[in-house]
Amino acid sequence: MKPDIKICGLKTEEAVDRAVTRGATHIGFIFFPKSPRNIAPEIAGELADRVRGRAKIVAVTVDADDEELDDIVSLLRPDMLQLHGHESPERILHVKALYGLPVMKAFSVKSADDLAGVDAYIGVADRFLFDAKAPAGSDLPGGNGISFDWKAMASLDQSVDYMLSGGLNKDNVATALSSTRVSGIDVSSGVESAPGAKDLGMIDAFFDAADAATKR
Ligand SMILES: O=C(O)c1ccccc1N[C@@H]1O[C@H](COP(=O)(O)O)[C@@H](O)[C@H]1O
Repeated sequence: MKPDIKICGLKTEEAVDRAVTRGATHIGFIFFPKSPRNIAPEIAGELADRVRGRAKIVAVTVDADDEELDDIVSLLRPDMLQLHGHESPERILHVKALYGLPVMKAFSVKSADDLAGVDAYIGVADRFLFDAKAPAGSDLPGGNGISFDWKAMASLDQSVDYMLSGGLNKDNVATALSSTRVSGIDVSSGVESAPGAKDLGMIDAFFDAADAATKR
C-alpha cells in the first residue's frame, strides 16, 4: 500500500499548494512559539482553506492546554491533532472527548528502549508517530532534521500503525520506506532551504524520491 505523506511546518500559500498538488495526504501546521515554523491559528486556517478536503489538516502542538487547543481547533478546523509533547494517555482521552478528533501521538526515539512506553497508548491514540529524539540543547521536540536508527522499529508491536519522521529527505526516504513497515512518512526540515523556509524544488525532489520508491 502506498504510504501517507505528511509535509509539516507549512507557512506559505505556495508551499501548501505545492505539497498538496504533489500528493501530500496530510499537511501540518506547527503551534509552538519556539519553532521557526510557528504559525498563528488564524493564518493557518486561511492556508488550510485552500486545500481543505484534498489533504488532512494536522495541528501540531506540544503539551498545549485546553485554552490553546480551543483556539487552534476553532480557527484551523483540523482533521487531526498531533500531540508532540509529554501528553499522557489520560490527557489524550480528554482531548479526544473534547474535540471528537483523531489524535496522533508523537514519541521521541533514540533506541528501542524509547518504545517501552508505547503500550500504554495502544487503543488510546489513533495513530503513532516516531520521531528522532531532540539533540541536547535543542529547544524543539521535533523538526530538528536528524534521524534515528530505524532498526529500533523492529521491536515495535506489529499491530501499531505508525508514521515515521526525523531527518527524512530525498536521499534517505527510499531506505526509510524499505527498512521499516511505516504506513506514512512525515518531513519538515528535509524540504527546507533554511529553518522554517520550505523550498518548492525540495518538495518536488522529496515526492519524486518517494514516488520512485513506492510507485505512488
Ligand atoms: O517542526 C517543528 O518545528 C516542530 C516543533 C514542535 C514539535 C514538532 C515539530 N515538528 C515535527 O518534527 C517532525 C519533522 O522533523 P524533521 O524536521 O523532518 O526532522 C514532524 O513530525 C513535525 O511534525
